[in-house]
Amino acid sequence: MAALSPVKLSRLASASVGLVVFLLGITLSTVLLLLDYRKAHEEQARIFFTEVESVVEEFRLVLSTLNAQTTGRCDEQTMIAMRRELFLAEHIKDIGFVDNGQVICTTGVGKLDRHVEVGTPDYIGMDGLSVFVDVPLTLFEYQYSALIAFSGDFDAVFDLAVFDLLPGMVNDWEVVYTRDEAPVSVAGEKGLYRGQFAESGYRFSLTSQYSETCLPEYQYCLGIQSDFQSWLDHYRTLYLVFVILWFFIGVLVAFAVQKLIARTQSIESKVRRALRQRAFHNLYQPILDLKSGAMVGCEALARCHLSNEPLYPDQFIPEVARSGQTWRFTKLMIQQGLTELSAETALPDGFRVNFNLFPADIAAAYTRDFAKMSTVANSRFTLVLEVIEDQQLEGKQAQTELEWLKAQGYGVALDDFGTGYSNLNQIRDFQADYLKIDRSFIMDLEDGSIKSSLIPYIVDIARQLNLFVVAEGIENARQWEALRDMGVQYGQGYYFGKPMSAEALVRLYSQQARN
Ligand SMILES: Nc1nc2c(ncn2[C@@H]2O[C@@H]3COP(=O)(O)O[C@H]4[C@@H](O)[C@H](n5cnc6c(=O)[nH]c(N)nc65)O[C@@H]4COP(=O)(O)O[C@H]3[C@H]2O)c(=O)[nH]1
Repeated sequence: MAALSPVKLSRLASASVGLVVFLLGITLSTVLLLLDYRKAHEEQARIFFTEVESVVEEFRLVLSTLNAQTTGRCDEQTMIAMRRELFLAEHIKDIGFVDNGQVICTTGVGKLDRHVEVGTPDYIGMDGLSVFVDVPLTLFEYQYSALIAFSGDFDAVFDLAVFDLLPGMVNDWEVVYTRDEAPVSVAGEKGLYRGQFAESGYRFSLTSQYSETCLPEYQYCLGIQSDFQSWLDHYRTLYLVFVILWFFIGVLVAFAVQKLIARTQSIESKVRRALRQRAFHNLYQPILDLKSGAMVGCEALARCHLSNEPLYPDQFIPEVARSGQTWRFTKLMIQQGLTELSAETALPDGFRVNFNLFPADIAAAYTRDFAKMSTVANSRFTLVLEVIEDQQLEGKQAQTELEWLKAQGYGVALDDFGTGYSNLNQIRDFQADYLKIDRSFIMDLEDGSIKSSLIPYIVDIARQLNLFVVAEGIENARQWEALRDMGVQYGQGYYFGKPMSAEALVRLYSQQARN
């Protein structure tokens, strides 16, 4: 499979991060909505349960209060007591007086013309109440399904339809009495209660959307089935908003990641990283005496080994200059270069090693630091410092610094001579030791280009100023011979060797020394 380009890779990475954010967002929203659903169900169960509890409590209280005051007859006093309790009750719909297993009078109708047989209860609760469930009753024209509880001389009637009016989601529910083995359905949807969780407290299952809870002291339990679909319908719009929102957040994150990757991949940030990680090393290009063909020295040229992607000097050198870390960088290169070359015993004492300096560092007098570096102080090589022609070197301070460097015994070479800012006065003021003719003069030498025709004049000026001339970029034997014949003393170029490792340089040097 063909390797993906860095641009495609960064797009893929940012799209993946965006997708992950989108999916995580959707998952989070789903979880939040499910938690909300669960909360809504629990709230529903709580309302039902409180209602059931207060109904049971009310039955117990009303019947015990009336039984405590009974006259044993359905007289005026009994009727007043019954009506007062009915008035105060919240859930009870009717109260009856019972004599000899027959209902004699009720709060709704008064004395009954036809007494009603009480019959056998569906169950007798723990609180002693005899309970009849799902009894069809008619009060005036209103027909309803009732729950009737008996105790002593009284019964109380509760309209089960009240439960249906409770607020909340569309639910099925069932209240059961669970004293005996088989639970007796008291109200609600028959058979809904499962008895799964029994008395272990409130339990809710998200998968079945069912919950159970019990009132242990009265043996009543409640099962609630909520409706996931109706809840989903309720949240559909909100959910859609979440999906759109997270989609946009995902896209934004993808863009942000792409920008971040682009920034970390920029030359600026790579150079900053390389400086932090000291990810620079030197390669060395041989410098030859053009007459004898002997290697007399080398130029140290910086390379970056930060990543697999190569970063070339024409990319990182301007960036180092922009970053203001030029002196830190130069010290790093000199330190690394001299440490490496010093270990090569095959190289003779006095071997010339050229390092490139930034004009700004000379102008700012950072070079005073140079002699203090232990690798420099203890070096057995002749160090030559290359500087390009630059306006910054015209000032008094820069001149003083260059003189100081020369006074310390370091050679000074004027690099890339003939390009950009050229000023013959500067060469004089500079009092450099070497003048390096830029590669662009050498390139078309064989074709007799105008630029190359200037070389003899440059050599002449250099001779008058006592400067050695070094030709850069010699790529073939004809250029070598022509330059030598013009009086150029030194040269470097691919013809003699491309920038190479210290070992390769030493190998080349030893090979030449043998021949
Ligand atoms: N086509 C061709 N090219 C040749 C030939 N011979 C040498 N070169 C290239 O010409 C450049 C010579 O270095 P420079 O003029 O000092 O120019 C250097 C120098 O100005 C700067 N530089 C490199 N290393 C450092 C450093 O450590 N410090 C500073 N301040 N500048 C550096 O970057 C420039 C470019 O360096 P490089 O890419 O290494 O490019 C090197 C070298 O590889 C040849 O025969 N043909």
